[in-house]
Formats: sequence, C-alpha cells, structure tokens
Amino acid sequence: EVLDVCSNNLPDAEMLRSMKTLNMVIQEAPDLNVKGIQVPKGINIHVPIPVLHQHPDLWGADVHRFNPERFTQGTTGACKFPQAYMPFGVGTRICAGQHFAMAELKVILSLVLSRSPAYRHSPVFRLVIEPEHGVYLHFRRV
Ligand code: HEM
Repeated sequence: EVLDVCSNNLPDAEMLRSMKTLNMVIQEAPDLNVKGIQVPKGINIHVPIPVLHQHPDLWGADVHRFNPERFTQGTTGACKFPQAYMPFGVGTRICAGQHFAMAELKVILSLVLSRSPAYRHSPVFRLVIEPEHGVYLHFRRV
C-alpha cells in the first residue's frame, strides 16, 4: 500500500488518509523484544518514578537522608544516571509548567522561610510527600 500510494514521495494529507492498511498496522500491537526482555502485547509498562528517586544504587546509601548538598553539582553529581531523576517527566511530553512550577516553589518557600523562621523544610515521602516537621500556620484577624 505504501509503495502504491507514495512510491518515493513524501506523503501529503490525502495520501495519509488513503492508507487504511498502514493505519491498521499501527493500531495492531505485536509482541516486542527490548534488549532481550520479552514484552508481550497488551502489557502496560509503568516507570516507577518514586522508586527511581529513592534507589540507593542510584543515589547512594544516604538516599533517605534529606541532604540538599547532594545537588551541589546538579543532578549529574547527585545521581548515578541523571536521566533517572524525572520529577517533571521526560521527553516530548515533559511537564510544560516545570519552570513556572519551580519559580512558584521558590517564591512560596522564600515567603515561608523568611516569615516563619521556626519552619524546617524537610519533605518526606509517606502516603504523599509531607513536611516532616509540620507547617506552622499563623492566623491573623482581618
Ligand atoms: C511541582 C509541580 C509539578 C510537577 C512535579 C509536575 C510534573 C509533571 C509530570 C510528571 C508530567 C508528565 C510528563 C510526562 O508525561 O512525561 C507533567 C505534565 C504536564 N504538566 Fe506538570 N508538574 C508540575 C507543575 C505544573 C504546572 C504549575 C503546570 C502549568 C502551569 C503544569 C503543566 C503541565 C502540562 C500542560 C503537562 C502536560 C504536558 C504534555 O503532555 O505535553 N505542571 N507535569
């Protein structure tokens, strides 16, 4: 079908529409072999990001210690395989708001830290990520 429709030309919109078999081939899922690992069709593959972010083989034995210093040389210095650090995902669908989110976090932390000196920033992974020592809330009558 491809040879019939396109011969050697770049397909245009009309050619793409007319290639029904090619559509069917793309939609059908075959078994795969990825570097010796057999992946049967129908299997969903999940990348367990929290596991990657807490693995001693990648981050060292102190992986569970809250140690911002590990990032002194950036992710490359902190993690054996920097690509394993993906809080915002990876590739073409990487978080569109990552820089905005970092700016927001820095603004919020700056305000909390400058106005609430008792607050100790220490996020811990429990059911969700929580502040280990709690958060002090100041109430003011308005
Ligand atoms: C700390 C805060 C945030 C974290 C940890 C985060 C994380 C993520 C992750 C893991 C993905 C999926 C990436 C992938 O599929 O590989 C994603 C997608 C996305 N995020 Fe965020 N995000 C954050 C904040 C934000 C903010 C503030 C915005 C918008 C202002 C935003 C907009 C988006 C959008 C539009 C996508 C979809 C991108 C696409 O599919 O092309 N995110 N984010």
